[in-house]
Amino acid sequence: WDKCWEEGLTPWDLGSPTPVLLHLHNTGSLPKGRALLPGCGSGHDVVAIACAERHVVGLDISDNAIKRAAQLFSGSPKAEHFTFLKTDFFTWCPTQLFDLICDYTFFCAIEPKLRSMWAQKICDLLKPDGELITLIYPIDDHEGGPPYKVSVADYEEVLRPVGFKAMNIVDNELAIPPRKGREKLGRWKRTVHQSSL
Ligand SMILES: C[S@@+](CC[C@H](N)C(=O)[O-])C[C@H]1O[C@@H](n2cnc3c(N)ncnc32)[C@H](O)[C@@H]1O
Repeated sequence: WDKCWEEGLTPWDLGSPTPVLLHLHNTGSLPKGRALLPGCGSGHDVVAIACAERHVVGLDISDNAIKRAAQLFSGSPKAEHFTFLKTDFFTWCPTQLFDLICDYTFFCAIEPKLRSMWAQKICDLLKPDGELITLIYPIDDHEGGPPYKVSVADYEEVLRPVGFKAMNIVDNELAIPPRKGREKLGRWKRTVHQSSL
């Protein structure tokens, strides 16, 4: 990943915020408090949803991605409302939990065999009544990756055992044209707490 960022081989990078996340933020539809974006890349989404009521942590394993994010947004008027962190999502143990975790193009970027670990980590990082938002992409039939193909069932398979249920899954009408029809928005909450499973 770091080499991709170093060489500018980042075809996933929109260079601007993800429209549906911006829409959810602008319409007051996102939980306030502390939010986490794992695999945040150059950080546009982190800054887009940061505000006085919501501190957003963007983390990425790539030093070059985090340097780029910091460079792009160091002068942002919202600077006190977000933090960029170079770390591995799977081993990171913060002292405070999150009210919201947004996953966009991170689930599809990791090896499919790591998906159960991804779900367990989301569970560990989110407050019991916190919300997980997933942009489920790319929903298609291609082989290999990254990005690896995904389906709603792939998310359910790993999220259900750790107590999450989809509150809402809809087509993402605001997907950028090349991704339209291959992207859904999923909003998940924990219904059963892990300790009682
Ligand atoms: C496909 S990119 C998506 C970036 C961003 N979400 C976007 O939509 O532009 C996946 C990102 O995940 C990061 N990544 C991969 N494995 C990671 C890990 N274990 N922990 C944190 N970040 C990771 C990569 O460095 C890369 O920036």
